[in-house]
Amino acid sequence: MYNKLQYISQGESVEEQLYNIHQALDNGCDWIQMRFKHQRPKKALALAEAVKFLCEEYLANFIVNDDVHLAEKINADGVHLGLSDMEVTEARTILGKTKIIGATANTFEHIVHQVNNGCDYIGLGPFQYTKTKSNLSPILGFEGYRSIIAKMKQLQIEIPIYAIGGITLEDVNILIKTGIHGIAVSSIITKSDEKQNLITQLNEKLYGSVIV
Ligand SMILES: Cc1ncc(COP(=O)(O)OP(=O)(O)O)c(N)n1
Ligand SMILES: Cc1ncsc1CCOP(=O)(O)O
Ligand SMILES: [Mg+2]
Repeated sequence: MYNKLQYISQGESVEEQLYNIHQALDNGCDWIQMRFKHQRPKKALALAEAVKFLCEEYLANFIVNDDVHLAEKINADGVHLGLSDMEVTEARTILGKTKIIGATANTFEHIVHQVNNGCDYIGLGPFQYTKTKSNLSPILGFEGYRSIIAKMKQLQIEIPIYAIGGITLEDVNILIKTGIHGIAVSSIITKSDEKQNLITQLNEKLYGSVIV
């Protein structure tokens, strides 16, 4: 089963991205999504190669945001694809069965679509407002997760759900109670001055007292 905490990278330059990713790994994150949007292919490749090397050293999962061909080129563990990115079916043809393909959903109907296309997990959000992404879909709040996950249970749709969007440490206990599998976060980790403490607390809340 997938780890419950995914760090989505931030940074304006290759150096800043690498620093943030290294910090996340060093302080206990074992799943990195490299999100470095609107970059020249050479820069994205240079960063992806460096992140791949780091993630191997830390035994962490490494997925690439949006760019299936880049993920294939550097043999990453997978990709995350949104509703306006390549379809999961096409990505699966390119990457094969063994790679992780995560897919975005904002509604129950999106989940059905992405699951039918063969994704491995769903990034369901946004939970609440965040500055990290522009053109946000409608905010779900706790009630949005509760009602969508209840519908999934009714129809016996089983797939790990990751909450995303503006999540803080204080939100995690209630989010977990809605039935999500894990969370994908960017700002709280990137901006924290006490990353080790924060990531330990996030993991404790996500896994209960036993961290595997
Ligand atoms: C885990 C996870 N869930 C959702 C997203 C959002 O993907 P997308 O809608 O394609 O937006 P961008 O991140 O590409 O701006 C995600 N990245 N990760
Ligand atoms: C990529 C993405 N998709 C929906 S919200 C979001 C950003 C999550 O980042 P943060 O944890 O900083 O709100
Ligand atoms: Mg995307």
